[in-house]
Amino acid sequence: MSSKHAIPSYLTPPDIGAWGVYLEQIDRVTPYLGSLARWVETMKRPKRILIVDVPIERDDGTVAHFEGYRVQHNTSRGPGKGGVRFHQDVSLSEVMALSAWMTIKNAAVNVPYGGAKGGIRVDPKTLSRAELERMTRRYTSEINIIIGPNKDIPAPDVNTNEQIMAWMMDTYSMNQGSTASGVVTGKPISLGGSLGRHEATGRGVFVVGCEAAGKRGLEIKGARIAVQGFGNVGGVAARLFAAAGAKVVAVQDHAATVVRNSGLDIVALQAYVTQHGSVAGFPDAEQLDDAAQFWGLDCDILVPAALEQQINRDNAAQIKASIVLEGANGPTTPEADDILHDRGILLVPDVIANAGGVTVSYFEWVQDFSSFFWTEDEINSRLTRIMREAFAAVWALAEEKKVSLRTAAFIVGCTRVLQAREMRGLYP
Ligand SMILES: NC(=O)C1=CN([C@@H]2O[C@H](COP(=O)(O)OP(=O)(O)OC[C@H]3O[C@@H](n4cnc5c(N)ncnc54)[C@H](OP(=O)(O)O)[C@@H]3O)[C@@H](O)[C@H]2O)C=CC1
Ligand SMILES: O=C(O)CCC(=O)C(=O)O
Repeated sequence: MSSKHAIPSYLTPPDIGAWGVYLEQIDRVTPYLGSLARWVETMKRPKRILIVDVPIERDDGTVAHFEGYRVQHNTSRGPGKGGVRFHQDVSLSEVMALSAWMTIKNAAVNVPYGGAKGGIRVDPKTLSRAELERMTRRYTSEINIIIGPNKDIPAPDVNTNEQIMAWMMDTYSMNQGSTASGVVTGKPISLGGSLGRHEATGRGVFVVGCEAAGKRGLEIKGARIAVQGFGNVGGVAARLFAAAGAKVVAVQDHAATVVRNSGLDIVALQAYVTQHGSVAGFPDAEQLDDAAQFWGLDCDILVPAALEQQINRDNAAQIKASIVLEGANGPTTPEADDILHDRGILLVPDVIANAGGVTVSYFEWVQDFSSFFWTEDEINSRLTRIMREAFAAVWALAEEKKVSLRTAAFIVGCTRVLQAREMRGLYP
């Protein structure tokens, strides 16, 4: 990614990474913002960045330090909202980009939040459970001053889950002196979590996948699906597609790619991963020697549901799918976006495709405030309605302006954010 953008002074060109991808996306949408374009610089600057040192005592008595971040990109439409990632490659640039995509996403599906994201640069697989708990609690205490049910509400992302959210909620509550369920979402049900949140992101991917397939005249029953990432998002999406009669022909995780032309048994694969930690060695499948071959596999729908910049100029031309559903945040680089677009591949962008998670997080937050909990059917039907409406609105705008679904989603999202910015005004 070139450094043609005016970048914040705390980033240097080699560090731009995902933030550069985001800036490129914002530049593409600026000509469609009319008079609101004068506010677009707002979208290019995170509102608040907190970098924290997270020291923990290891089980062997030594002390380890990890770098943690919480970035509040924008709060024009409400409190910050977005997940927390634990991964060895987490960087400030990445968390900035993820927080900015949250701003666009939350506005695109019209939930009343700004955008935020957090992370710790750590490989959690190298920590014991006790070390993981100490690190999570220390991180929460360090960011305590900027989070809260009305300020910024974290949630799960890569390598974080209900247990991590429970520790975060408990630590924040201890620091406050009273239980504050609404400080995080994606909690265990027993602590005020919402039914359906665990499956929500994958379910949203499935719902928009069905809408996109309908536009392309593709039957889900019998459709061939390839999924990168078999965690919360990819695992649930794969299970729902398989349950609807699709053939999930390939699944890739960090360690291996498993392929079965007649369709993998997803329930058996999930049980295998729970036991072995990876798809590697799953008996009823072939395993690819070269992970890069995954991108050229014969399929109708490709679901990148792992990390950023996975679809890039090196593999975009090989993709055989007619539909790409971005379960992950930022999985496609701008160059790859252009290649896919020129090849007539329909790409449903992250800020719509994976918005099911934050939508049910919103339901969870509302339920926590009212201490009144909805049924799973109520949650799933409201989620489905919101996802379908958001997809339809973005589709209609893309047709009207003759732009990609990503540009249309960014127009919807940026317009809502910048209208709020303009209405609130600047303190003179
Ligand atoms: N959780 C949520 O609610 C939401 C998540 N997202 C996005 O979805 C994506 C996945 O998140 P989530 O499912 O929660 O994360 P998880 O930690 O549950 O799962 C991540 C999956 O990606 C795999 N993976 C990691 N690195 C690679 C790699 N280099 N190649 C192939 N596979 C890899 C992991 O494999 P392994 O286990 O082998 O490491 C794992 O299967 C992220 O981009 C996240 O930001 C978006 C919206 C909401
Ligand atoms: O559920 C949430 O609040 C945020 C989920 C998230 O991090 C995302 O959508 O990328």
